[in-house]
Amino acid sequence: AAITYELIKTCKQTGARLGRVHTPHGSFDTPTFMPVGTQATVKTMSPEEVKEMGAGIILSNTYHLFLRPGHELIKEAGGLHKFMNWDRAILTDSGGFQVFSLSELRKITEEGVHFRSHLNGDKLFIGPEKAMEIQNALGPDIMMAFDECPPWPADEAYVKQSTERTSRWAERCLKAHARPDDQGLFAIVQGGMYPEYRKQSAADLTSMDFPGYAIGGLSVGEPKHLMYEMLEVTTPLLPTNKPRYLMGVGSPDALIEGSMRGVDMFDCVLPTRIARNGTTMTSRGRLVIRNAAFERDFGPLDPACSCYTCRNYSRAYLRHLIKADETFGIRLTTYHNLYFLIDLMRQVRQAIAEDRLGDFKEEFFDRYGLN
Ligand SMILES: CC#C[C@H]1NC(N)=Nc2cc3[nH]c(NC)nc3cc21
Ligand SMILES: [Zn+2]
Repeated sequence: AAITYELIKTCKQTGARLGRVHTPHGSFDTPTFMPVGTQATVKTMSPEEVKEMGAGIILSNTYHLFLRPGHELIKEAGGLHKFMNWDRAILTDSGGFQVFSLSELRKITEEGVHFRSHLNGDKLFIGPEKAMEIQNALGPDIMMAFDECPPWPADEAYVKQSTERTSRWAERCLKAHARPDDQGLFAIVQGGMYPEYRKQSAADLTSMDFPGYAIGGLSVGEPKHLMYEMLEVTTPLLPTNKPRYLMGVGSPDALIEGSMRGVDMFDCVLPTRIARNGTTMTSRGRLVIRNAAFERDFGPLDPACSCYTCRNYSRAYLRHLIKADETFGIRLTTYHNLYFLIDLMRQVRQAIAEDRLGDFKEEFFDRYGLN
């Protein structure tokens, strides 16, 4: 099989797991944070820098690459790994969520979704088979099934209908899966904020035996306690010998809380997105580098961080670059933010190994200002 999961141990203090995921482009330890490279680049970072900070897998997007430059072009280039010069693992999202969050939605049918390109208004269509064709051409190690993404909030009847459709679409994705030995296909559990539909979705999808399962429909604007409640309903229904991937999460607290509830993989645009306006995550909480307080602060961004940015530049210099709109400033804050989350997950794995993730959470929350 293209993707296998090795469960190393379960934390005695929480429901967290220590594991390893093996892919055709190398293995990575879990729980893990996946940097997002939506348009075939982790914004402003070189592949060497993403490797240096310790990322074993990055995420890219079917929707964006289908619209531009096109999946056939990338296939001609030798696939996404070759195109972007990244030789470790890649996971691509299937486009369902991006169609709903980016394009002027036209129509959802049993066949798939008809929509207009958010770039030039072209009338386009993606359904399960098309999403599999695109991901087959891009060549990621992990592909996501094409799901119907209900907005939040959505009424119960709508969630029921779309969850059942997502199960039917998952089956169609399995049938359209051309290269199961080279690419793993993860199903996406839906069900909104309704435990009964979460259970139904998990039952439908685990009966089809996928190499991994994503939990979708969360981090869509709901309160965090609701996200955690849905995790508590869903992860116990997923097989223990397969990876669980919580889509679109997240912030440092959510990464720790999600790990405690048995999630193995996370992705989020937060670290790269907030870096662009100079907002950074540090061991002592968020730090907005534009703040006048840092004008003459010649110390490191985060004294507790050993990343390239924190070892070589001061807060005063970073503040100057961001205020001067210098691209190098965004590169330095991006590097640090990504490193911060990747290193956080390293500490989470260490805590699981020592059966003290609950204690680590309290220590981290105290320092970060979350308690
Ligand atoms: C409804 C639904 C759903 C999920 N389906 C797919 N394919 N991708 C996702 C990406 C996400 N990003 C965030 N938050 C930033 N939530 C997400 C949820 C999904
Ligand atoms: Zn740093």
